[in-house]
This record gives sequence, structure tokens and C-alpha cells, in this order.
Amino acid sequence: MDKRIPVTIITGFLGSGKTTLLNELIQRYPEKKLAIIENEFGELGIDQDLVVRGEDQIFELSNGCICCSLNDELVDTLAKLLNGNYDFDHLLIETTGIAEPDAIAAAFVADASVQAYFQLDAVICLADAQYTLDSLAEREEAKRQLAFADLILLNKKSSVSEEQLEQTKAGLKKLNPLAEIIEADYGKTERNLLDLQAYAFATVEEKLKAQHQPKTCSHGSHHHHHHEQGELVTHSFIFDQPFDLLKLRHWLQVLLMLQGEGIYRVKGVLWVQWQDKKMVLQSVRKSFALQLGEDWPEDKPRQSRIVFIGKNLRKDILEKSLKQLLALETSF
Ligand SMILES: Nc1nc2c(ncn2[C@@H]2O[C@H](COP(=O)(O)OP(=O)(O)OP(=O)(O)O)[C@@H](O)[C@H]2O)c(=O)[nH]1
Repeated sequence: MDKRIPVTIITGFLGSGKTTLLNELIQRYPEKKLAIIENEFGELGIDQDLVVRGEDQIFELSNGCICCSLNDELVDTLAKLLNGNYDFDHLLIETTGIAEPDAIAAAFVADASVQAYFQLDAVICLADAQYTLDSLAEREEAKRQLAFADLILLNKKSSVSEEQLEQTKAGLKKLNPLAEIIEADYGKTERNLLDLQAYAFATVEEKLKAQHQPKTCSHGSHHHHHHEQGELVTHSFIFDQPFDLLKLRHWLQVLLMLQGEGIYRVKGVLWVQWQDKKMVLQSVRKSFALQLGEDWPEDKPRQSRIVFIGKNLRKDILEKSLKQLLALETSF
């Protein structure tokens, strides 16, 4: 059994209801021993006073924004949590309203020393039903937060008309087709938000499957689908050929090094040569992790599915480059 401590990152634009959700979770799960890391912008730790259970399970990171001063301060705090006499079985991290959660998630997906003890469960993003469409139009951070989320909690639903709620939902779906969207007031929902397992193998695979209706493609061995809104895009590909693991690693390293700023997230369930298990790829910004998943079923053909979410990502270039990697196309 995995004894690592699950971590939930709570993000969302200024005033969307993050602290409210935190309080709701504390009340709803009294049996959980929660440790909370609050990241506040500015010097005054105000949020700590707004959380109903003060005491010593709350840690404040206030030297600026975690996503900027990262990863040192966060990693130090995690070490302090582990080495101190704190008894906790779940870690919640509330980011500032303008933080970029991918940088925070990166520590959990890519830092081996952190991964040994903590396991990212999900990134939850609050969206204010009233203002989300406005903040999406105005603020790049708002877009990034929502585009990166595994679950979007569309909060303050009763403050808006049915029509506005639907419009907002449609906008969110376009921006992040992979995220589950749940409507709520004051962060209240039946969904077990502390056990979403968004980074678990099965979930990643299921989401990738849901993105493409499995069907045979009439125009060859791959299939792609993309969606655009502003400059944030999602490009998905399916390939019927196995990857060479070494080449793939190298390709990812170079891709993320050169274009990491623009690639927010890559998720994939891949078929690699000489391997009977599925290979799960997760990338966050410039870091990536490849892990073995379940066995491939014996009665079905193997396939690789991969999704890229980012800014100004060219589908044609990615596709060409992936095909070269699979030797479906030569570079000369
Ligand atoms: N009407 C309504 N108000 C809400 C709801 N959820 C939160 N609020 C209110 O919205 C305000 C902002 O909520 P917070 O939980 O502080 O939001 P936050 O995201 O932590 O805010 P920042 O720390 O500034 O980024 C507070 O006054 C909440 O009481 C809701 O579902 N409906």
C-alpha cells in the first residue's frame, strides 16, 4: 500500500473562495489530520486567521509567492513537516490568488526526495461563477490556474443566473477539457475532494480515453484533436507505434528545455518498446516523470495517447516531431 501522504493543491483567482473551501474541508473531514500550507502574497499573514482551526498544523509561506520563490521554501517547509512532531495524514496547500500552480505541482511530480514522502492527489481550482469569464479575459494567471486544474469547483453558483452559470461552464470546458467541473456554493459538494487520485495511473488513463472517442481513424495511424481559446491550446495525439524509451526521454528533455515555458502540462499513457506495462508520462513545466503503470491487456492492440496543454503550441510541429521520434517520418 502506498503510505505516502496525499497532497491537495487549492488554487483559484483572488476571492474565488479558496479559504472558504479550506474551512469547509476542515469541517467536513474532522477525522482527517490535515496539515495546511498557506501561501500569502505580501507580508501580513491574514489567511491564517481566517482558517477555523488555528494551532500548529498551519504553516505560512509569506516570502512572496510560492511559485516564484519556489522550490526552496516549499521544500524546506515539507522537510519541517516531516521532521517535526506533526501528526498529519493529508497536506493541503492553498496558493495565492495569482500563483501558478504548475510550479508548485512540479515539486511533487518531479522532485524525487519529495515524491518519496508525498503524493500529489489533485490540483483543485476554484472559479467564481460571477467573475471567472472576466478574469479569464483579463488575467493570464487565471487562465493558467484553470487550465492546469484536475478539478474545477465552480463556486458561488447561486449568485448568478442559470444562463450565466452555463456560459461560464462552457468557457471552462473549452479552456480545460480534461478537468471535472463541479458547481458549488461556499465550496460545498458531495464529491470527496480529498481523494480524487488525479495523478493515479487509472485516472490519467481514463481522462485521456475520454478525450478521444476510441475509433479507428480513417486517415492513417494517428489521430489528433485540438482545441483553441486565445493562446492556450490542448493538442492530443494517438499513435499505434511503440516509442523507444531512450529517445523519448531525450526528446522530452529537449522539448521541455526549449519550450518548457509554454508547455504547462503533458500527460500520456504510452506504449514503449520491450515493455509489457503501460508507461505513464506526467510533465509539469520543465520536469517530467515516466512511470510504469498496469500491464497492457493481451486481447487489445496497444496504443499511445498523449496530450499537451500550453501556450502557443504548434500542433503541426509537435506532430512532426513525434512522428520523427517514432520514425514514421524522417528528418531529412
Ligand atoms: N455568495 C457567495 N460568497 C462566497 C461563496 N464562497 C465564498 N464566498 C465569499 O467570497 C469571499 C472571498 O472568499 P475567500 O474564501 O476568502 O476567497 P479566497 O479565494 O481565499 O480569496 P483570496 O485569499 O483573496 O485569494 C468571502 O467573502 C466569502 O465569504 C459562495 O459560494 N457564495
